Amino acid sequence: MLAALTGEVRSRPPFWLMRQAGRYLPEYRELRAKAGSFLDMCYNPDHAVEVTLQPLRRYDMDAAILFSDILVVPHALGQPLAFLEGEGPKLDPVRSVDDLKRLSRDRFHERLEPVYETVRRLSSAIPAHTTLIGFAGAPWTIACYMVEGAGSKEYAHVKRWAYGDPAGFGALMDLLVEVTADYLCTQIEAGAEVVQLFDSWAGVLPAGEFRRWVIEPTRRIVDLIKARHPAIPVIGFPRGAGLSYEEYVTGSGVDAVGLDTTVPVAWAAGNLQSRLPVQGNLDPIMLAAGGEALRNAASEILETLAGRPFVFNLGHGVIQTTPPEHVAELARLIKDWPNRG
Ligand SMILES: Cc1c2[nH]c(c1CCC(=O)O)Cc1[nH]c(c(CCC(=O)O)c1C)Cc1[nH]c(c(CCC(=O)O)c1C)Cc1[nH]c(c(C)c1CCC(=O)O)C2
Repeated sequence: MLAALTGEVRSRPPFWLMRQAGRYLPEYRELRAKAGSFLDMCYNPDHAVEVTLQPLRRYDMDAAILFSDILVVPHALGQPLAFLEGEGPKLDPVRSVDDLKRLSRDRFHERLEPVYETVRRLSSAIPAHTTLIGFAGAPWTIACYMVEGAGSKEYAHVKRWAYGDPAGFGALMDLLVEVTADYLCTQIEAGAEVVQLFDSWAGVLPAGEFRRWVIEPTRRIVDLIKARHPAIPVIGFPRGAGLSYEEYVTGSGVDAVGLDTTVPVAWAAGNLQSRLPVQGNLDPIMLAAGGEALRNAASEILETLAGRPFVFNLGHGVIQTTPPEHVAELARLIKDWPNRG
């Protein structure tokens, strides 16, 4: 994984899967039923370590991703957060400069200490050949949840604030840039070897706003991380960026880029992979569907991207209804690459 991210090509590419830990695994559901809420699990290092290790035991991925959630950052800033069963996350929305007064950095690291403890334990608990990935949400995506107070179809509140009062919204984004860089650096100091920035809602912005609220904040975070940890690779995942992927790759400073499911791999090979390692982008529903379609789709990605620096992954997270055997088949296919059949 580290070799691929620094530009090396080996006989087969490394792989891991976004949301490789989670509800598609019976052992996850069993622990989750005992542990209480999802957030309790994130803040309990015993549980978070165990859940991180579960997919590695089955599939021996080349990387482990810290088990946590992107929304622990607003939570640690003092914004109330709950995950309601079947409804996703709910936060008390912040929608004005006045609302920002309810946030505070004072207890930020103290509240995130269980996450750092999980990373410290994982760095000795995972196998030596497995790379430990830390992560955070990128500022735009975190702001989406903080301002909407939940997932959304239109993102109208956050966009209206960003477009209508860029200085006020910029104050929230500045805060998120600083705490996110600091959070990722502390994960690195605890043992994370790579960090990924999830910008799940990057794709809802027009190009100029994308530059301002996706590329620029990402660039500032990368600069802050590089000042403290120049050798740690940063993967950016601007989901849905479309044609703006190119500008993201040249302008954000990330070391590698995650491709969402809709990016044509031949286009990515010519326009992005010529500049930096790429990661992706099997459709998670293809993994859930399985069979011939899965084998063909995975093979096409490998044939197109595996000859240059590449990390195999999905184009978004594993979905809950994915049969675990399909993940086993995919893992075999990648590990046997390029000697199929
Ligand atoms: C947007 C976002 C979130 N969280 C995350 C993102 C960015 C990636 C993406 O776009 O999916 C990132 C995330 N969430 C989780 C991880 C753990 C590491 C991994 O295995 O990838 C990571 C990296 C665990 C999780 N995060 C969540 C679960 C399910 C919790 C449970 O009920 O057990 C897990 C395993 C919950 C979550 N967390 C979030 C939502 C919208 C939801 C609810 C949706 C759902 O119920 O599936 C916010």
